Amino acid sequence: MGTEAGELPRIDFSGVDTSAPGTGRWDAVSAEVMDALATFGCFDAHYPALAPAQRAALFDGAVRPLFALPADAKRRNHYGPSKPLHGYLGGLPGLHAYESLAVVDGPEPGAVQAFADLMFPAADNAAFCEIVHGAAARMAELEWAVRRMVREGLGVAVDEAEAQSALWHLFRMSEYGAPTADERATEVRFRSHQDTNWLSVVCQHEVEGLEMQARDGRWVLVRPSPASLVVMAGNALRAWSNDRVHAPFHRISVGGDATRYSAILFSVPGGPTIRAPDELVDEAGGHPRRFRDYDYDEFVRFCVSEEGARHEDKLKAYCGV
Ligand SMILES: O=C(O)CCC(=O)C(=O)O
Ligand SMILES: [Fe+2]
Repeated sequence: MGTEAGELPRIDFSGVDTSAPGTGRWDAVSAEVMDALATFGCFDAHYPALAPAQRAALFDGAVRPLFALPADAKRRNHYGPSKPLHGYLGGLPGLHAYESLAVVDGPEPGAVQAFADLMFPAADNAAFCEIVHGAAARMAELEWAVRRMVREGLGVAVDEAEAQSALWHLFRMSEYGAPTADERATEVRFRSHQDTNWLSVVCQHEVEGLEMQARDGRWVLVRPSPASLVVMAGNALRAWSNDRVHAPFHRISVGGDATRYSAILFSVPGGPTIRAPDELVDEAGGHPRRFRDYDYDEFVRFCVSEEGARHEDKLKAYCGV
């Protein structure tokens, strides 16, 4: 199906203080967030707290220099065989002209420092750390606010300590090569998928490529803008919400002749089991339990297995009731 531009719900976060829930425009924005996540599963957030200059510094001062490093330097970013998707990805089958580098706990200064020391040993990497950590932290503030709005919107009591300890963040920076001479004018670089995690916050820089699928199957191209981020739900949030939140399919297509870069903050469940809280299960009210409890890591392994590859809706195939 063809791709159209500009139909994603847009939500203005400029009047939302992420450190003061319930104040200012919080409640009004919260209602828009719930509506967008229930219908589209995603929205375009106008979020000037990640300033356009800070975003430009992230891509020009950190992301581009990272990908310019030799492959063996980038391969130092790994977390061992049990965590194959946590570090450097490149040269993978089915992911032509795609590379990415990920920092576990990216919003924490120490994690970014350790990553910088690995990538640029014996260099002054203070500016790099400041830029990467600063951007990841601003994106994490938005993720935290949206996560809290969802819990409030669904009427599930917020236990902040529990909510924080149950999640961690992965900050992934990605590079997508423009189509080569022997490819078509537009190439899908990252095939259609749903994210497995809780929420994903995507920062596109100048070159478009992210396409979101609406419920009716149409593909919607999300034009990058210097003050907006795309927020989308993954299958863990979908399962936890007992299917009230939609986890949208999305893909990355490249055209033109410019390399595309993005930075994504994923919130990832830390505890093993994903289970919708009892408040969200209501047989009589038309909300019976839609998914069996499942182990997050086992589901991720299922998604990348041969069996998983056969199913479009992997969550339903894995643990649908
Ligand atoms: O690069 C992007 O804009 C998003 C990539 C993506 O969907 C992912 O890494 O899961
Ligand atoms: Fe994704």
